[in-house]
Amino acid sequence: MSNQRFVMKCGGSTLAALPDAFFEDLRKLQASGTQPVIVHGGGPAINETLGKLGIESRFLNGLRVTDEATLDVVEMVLAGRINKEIVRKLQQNGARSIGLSGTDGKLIEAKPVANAHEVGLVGDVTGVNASLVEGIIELGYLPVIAPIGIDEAGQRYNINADTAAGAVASELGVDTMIVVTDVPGIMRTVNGEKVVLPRVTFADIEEMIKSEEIYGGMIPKVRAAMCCLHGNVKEVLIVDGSADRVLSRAVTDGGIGTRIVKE
Ligand SMILES: Nc1ncnc2c1ncn2[C@@H]1O[C@H](COP(=O)(O)OP(=O)(O)O)[C@@H](O)[C@H]1O
Ligand SMILES: CC(=O)N[C@@H](CCC(=O)OP(=O)(O)O)C(=O)O
Repeated sequence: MSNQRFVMKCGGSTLAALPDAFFEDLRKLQASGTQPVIVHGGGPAINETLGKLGIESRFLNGLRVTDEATLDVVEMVLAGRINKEIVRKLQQNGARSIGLSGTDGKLIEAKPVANAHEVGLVGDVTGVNASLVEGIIELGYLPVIAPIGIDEAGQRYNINADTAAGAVASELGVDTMIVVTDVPGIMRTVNGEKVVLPRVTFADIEEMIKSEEIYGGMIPKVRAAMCCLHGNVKEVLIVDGSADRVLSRAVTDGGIGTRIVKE
């Protein structure tokens, strides 16, 4: 990895499975002068809490249909529970960290998505307060960001965590975004066997979305990856959070998971 700062998206699918070694690696990276920034999801935990409250979870093209009552739960689970769990884990493993929601310091500014009439209070990112994130890093803390956005009028929005991470990566001007999830990379069936693709291009992605070999939660990841690779981000890696020493391997040689490249 050529630049000392990177953005890492931790998916809700894998958060509970992340071993202590994962957080230890973050401490080591922080101690060696590397500057990780975490943006996290928490879809399964939101579903669980909504279920307990008798609220049905509905998705349209991977985006949660979000009304005010749902958004209360999304914010409570992401900015309250999950964000603080990650901060605690980091601290237990010796990393200094601060958790924020995208509404704090207008970290993530947002506007309604184009199909807001269908999905409700879901946002697209219009701006990222990069100087706030940089200030936290300069103080020696690892920022942990929950993907809630805010607009000029103070309205909150639910933002897909892959989308939010891609926007933060672009705005911070990092070289690398690492997407940590529950599969070892982008997979495809070859001769009846599932294999992990070490490298995929934009053209491969479009073809695999069309053929439905990329579906569901992988779609926002590849879309966010393509979006930030169109800007200054140089590489996006998709890796499995439960793999042994996944972070040190991703950061040192990148020889793990799937690397997304333009061509
Ligand atoms: N081609 C693919 N290769 C690997 N996983 C895929 C692919 N297409 C879709 N997926 C799905 O994407 C999921 C990861 O997305 P998601 O469940 O939203 O995770 P996260 O919470 O980490 O964002 C995988 O568990 C898998 O079911
Ligand atoms: C708009 C939208 O769908 N927001 C997501 C935010 C959390 C998320 O993206 O979590 P994962 O990364 O674990 O999927 C949601 O409500 O589930």
